[in-house]
Amino acid sequence: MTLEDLETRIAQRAAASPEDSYTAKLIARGINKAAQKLGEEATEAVIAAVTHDRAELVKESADLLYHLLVVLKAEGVPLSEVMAELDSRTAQSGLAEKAARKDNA
Ligand SMILES: N=c1c2ncn([C@@H]3O[C@H](COP(=O)(O)OP(=O)(O)OP(=O)(O)O)[C@@H](O)[C@H]3O)c2ncn1[C@@H]1O[C@H](COP(=O)(O)O)[C@@H](O)[C@H]1O
Repeated sequence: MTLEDLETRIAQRAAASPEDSYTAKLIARGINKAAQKLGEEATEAVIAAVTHDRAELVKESADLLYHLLVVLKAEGVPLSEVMAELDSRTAQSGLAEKAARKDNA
């Protein structure tokens, strides 16, 4: 399973009935709820990392990626746009990219 596969699955399930699909239910509840879930999953991944709970970190990371893709779907942002942003950063180091962002702020 790639992130692109999961993005496709989320797009398919978003069109299903909220009674049959967690994805459709989440999207029907609106962007605030979907974004809240994304924040909760991020926090749970952080807790797993700082407590060195490897098994939990794997599970929470899966939840986090799923909820990020649901939020991107809800906001009409294709994963390819995020990947293109990452691609554009490969030409420079992370430190140079951070400095460029500060200059532009
Ligand atoms: N990867 C996931 C995935 N990861 C996490 N989750 C759901 O995210 C929820 C997170 O757990 P929580 O305990 O925080 O949430 P909850 O209390 O059940 O829900 P809330 O009332 O807080 O929203 C769980 O219900 C998980 O089932 C996911 N639900 C779906 N997928 C993928 O999406 C596909 C389509 O799923 P449906 O839309 O349900 O058909 C699935 O086949 C999977 O590939």
